[in-house]
Amino acid sequence: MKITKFGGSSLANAKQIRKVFDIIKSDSDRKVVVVSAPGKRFSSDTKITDNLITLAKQVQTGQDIEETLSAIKERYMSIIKELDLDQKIKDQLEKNLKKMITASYSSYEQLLNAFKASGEDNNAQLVAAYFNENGLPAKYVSPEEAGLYVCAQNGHTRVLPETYANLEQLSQTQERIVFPGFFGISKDKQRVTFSRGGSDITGAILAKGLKADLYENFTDVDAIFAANPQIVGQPKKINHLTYQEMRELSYAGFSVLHHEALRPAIMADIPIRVKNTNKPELPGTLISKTRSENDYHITGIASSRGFMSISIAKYLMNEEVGFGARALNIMAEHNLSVEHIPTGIDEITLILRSDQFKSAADEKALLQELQEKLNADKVYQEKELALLMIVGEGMISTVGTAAKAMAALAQTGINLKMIDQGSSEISMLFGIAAADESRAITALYETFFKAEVSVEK
Ligand SMILES: Nc1ncnc2c1ncn2[C@@H]1O[C@H](COP(=O)(O)OP(=O)(O)O)[C@@H](O)[C@H]1O
Ligand SMILES: N[C@@H](CC(=O)OP(=O)(O)O)C(=O)O
Repeated sequence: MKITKFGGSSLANAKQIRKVFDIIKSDSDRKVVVVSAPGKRFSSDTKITDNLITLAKQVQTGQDIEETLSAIKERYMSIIKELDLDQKIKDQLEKNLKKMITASYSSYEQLLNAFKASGEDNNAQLVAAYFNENGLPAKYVSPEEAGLYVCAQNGHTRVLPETYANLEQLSQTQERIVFPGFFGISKDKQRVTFSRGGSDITGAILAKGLKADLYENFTDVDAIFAANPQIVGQPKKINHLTYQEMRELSYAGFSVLHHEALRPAIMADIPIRVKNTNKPELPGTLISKTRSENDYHITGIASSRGFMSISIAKYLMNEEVGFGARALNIMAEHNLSVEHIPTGIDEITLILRSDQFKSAADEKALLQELQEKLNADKVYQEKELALLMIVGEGMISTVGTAAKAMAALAQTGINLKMIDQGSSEISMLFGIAAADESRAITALYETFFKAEVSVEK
């Protein structure tokens, strides 16, 4: 049995939904379909999820909602019209939207979650109606009905363990199941969304709960590429990569698959195949526990912006017992998550996401506190950083990857602000100025993929 997830680009209009229908109909193993909300139809278009976020803000601040609400309704209604669906689904979605707007919410967070979740929830009902009207028996199943429980902790939504046993019951369903991605329900029966792109996580949770043989993730690219295709023109396709390689690459910027979607798949050892809805005949990319060797010792090069560093310098820091722990304690007291910690003998650097700070005043207060409480010689920050990550299981057995990467970056005139190699040795991380991101990715791609093997696989 397969769990098959379609991203927003695969469900953006009636034409795409017809393709989804054909893909599901062509394989009786495709029992569970996870859907995102309608995404962009063209590059300057707005995703339904973004419209819903705008709508939530307008409701909260008492602004006029007419234009935004009409845009959301219009997206669904034009799809319904083009697919020539029954009046019943039109009435149902209108009723759902009205209920969402008029319901009372105990907090803005609850309202925002309910609004965002409605994007996938309404789409799942629409897709199920289309399947049924075209002779493919389908049942819309909500996270409430299935018992997909989650909890929100420090802004992160996590699945609760009992979910997996609850989901197992779904295997008794005769029809195809159409399940909305992106959200679960809390123990007090409120809808809670995952972070952006989180329908990928729903697909992985269902795959584990239903003990699927394969988790298919349909999107708008032929495969996962060795570098972001928006930065490198026609990058090499990756045929096969390991869970761990994908986990690192998606964390570091390969947005094609959410990095939190890997854990349920790893726990249950369910392979994932990323495929193109527009060319389903192509093999796409397989992600599994192990893979056979390929010609490149690097699998992919990813990058992600939005980081900053805070460096704390103190003479003889290396001899001061508990210095690092005290620095991290202060960060924890400010509820700040630190993602990397490169150190020197007299200096420790904390790398974190910049969007964790609410204001410049909060940042200043933190630096001052670190300086005073740690009795540091100097505390300074650097903003607008990007992290580059080179990933590949082949790095374990290959000498000189760091030297090669650093030479390529130096020749391009890129200043390295930080270097970090994970203990697993399958990834290497470089901190650079965000403005250098594209040039750095291009230079590394040329070095590792163009120079290394002349014949493309
Ligand atoms: N290394 C990569 N390989 C393939 N796609 C990538 C990569 N890095 C970033 N992307 C982007 O991910 C996009 C697909 O992810 P996403 O927009 O979330 O799709 P969906 O709407 O199907 O969920 C692609 O269109 C591509 O621009
Ligand atoms: N619709 C949500 C969840 C999601 O996963 O979407 P997509 O599959 O289009 O990335 C978002 O935009 O974040």
